[in-house]
Amino acid sequence: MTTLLEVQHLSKSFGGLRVTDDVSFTLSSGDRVALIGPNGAGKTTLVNQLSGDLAPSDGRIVLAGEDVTTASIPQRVRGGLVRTFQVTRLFTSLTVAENVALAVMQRRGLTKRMFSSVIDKSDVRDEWQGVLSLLGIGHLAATPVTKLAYGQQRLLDLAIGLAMKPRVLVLDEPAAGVPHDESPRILEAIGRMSPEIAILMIEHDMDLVFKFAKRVLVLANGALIFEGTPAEVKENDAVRAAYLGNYADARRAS
Ligand SMILES: Nc1ncnc2c1ncn2[C@@H]1O[C@H](COP(=O)(O)OP(=O)(O)OP(=O)(O)O)[C@@H](O)[C@H]1O
Repeated sequence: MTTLLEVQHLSKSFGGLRVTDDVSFTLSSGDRVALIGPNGAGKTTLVNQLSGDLAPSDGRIVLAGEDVTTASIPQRVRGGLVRTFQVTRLFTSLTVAENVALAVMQRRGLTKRMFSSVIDKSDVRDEWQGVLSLLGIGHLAATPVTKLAYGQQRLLDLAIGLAMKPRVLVLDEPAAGVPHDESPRILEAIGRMSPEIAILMIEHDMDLVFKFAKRVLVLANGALIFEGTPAEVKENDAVRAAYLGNYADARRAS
């Protein structure tokens, strides 16, 4: 397996508050890794550093052997490091196909001014059609974003991420806001993605996490306190104390 992402001693402080603290891990092609931790643990702050939305205070981020710690967001995307957001950032005045076509064009360095002339260009169309049908939402291509159910919007977020041709895809709570009985659709869509892609998923829905992940990273107070298989994570006392106690109690009560 090829190592795609190396996160080395990554730290971020806001004033005196250390929000990520000496975090190190690696992702290889084909990885399906979940990052969990209580509210305020620093998960989003960590992802923002990976994507380039936030500069680390310390540490290094290496993407396919290249140090991208200070690289811009577009440089990282071009290198194959792509993230989705906890809250959707869709163009609401456009259709599903147009949103994905824009991502294709952005990746290819085409400007929005050329949008109307290239959306139907066969190679651009092949790409957005391919991504939509892979995720099972090809029938929604002509639907305006405003007419989508929230779960469908989250599937469109995934489609936009895939249109960037990621080698490493970071999913920030892909099922946030989706009714619990619809979250299997999100998982199914993720399951259809190329096995070559390394996926890091932040998620609070533990059913989803344990179905998705082969490996789980646990963050508490900014530091990685445990890394292991879902079974190991469920059994670990420190993890239960920091986070999973509530989950286990809720499951027992239901
Ligand atoms: N720009 C900022 N300035 C100061 N403090 C911040 C900033 N961004 C985040 N924090 C603080 O960092 C801590 C971690 O926040 P973060 O959003 O990364 O946690 P999280 O694990 O993603 O939480 P959640 O699960 O609720 O999304 C919180 O205490 C938050 O208030």
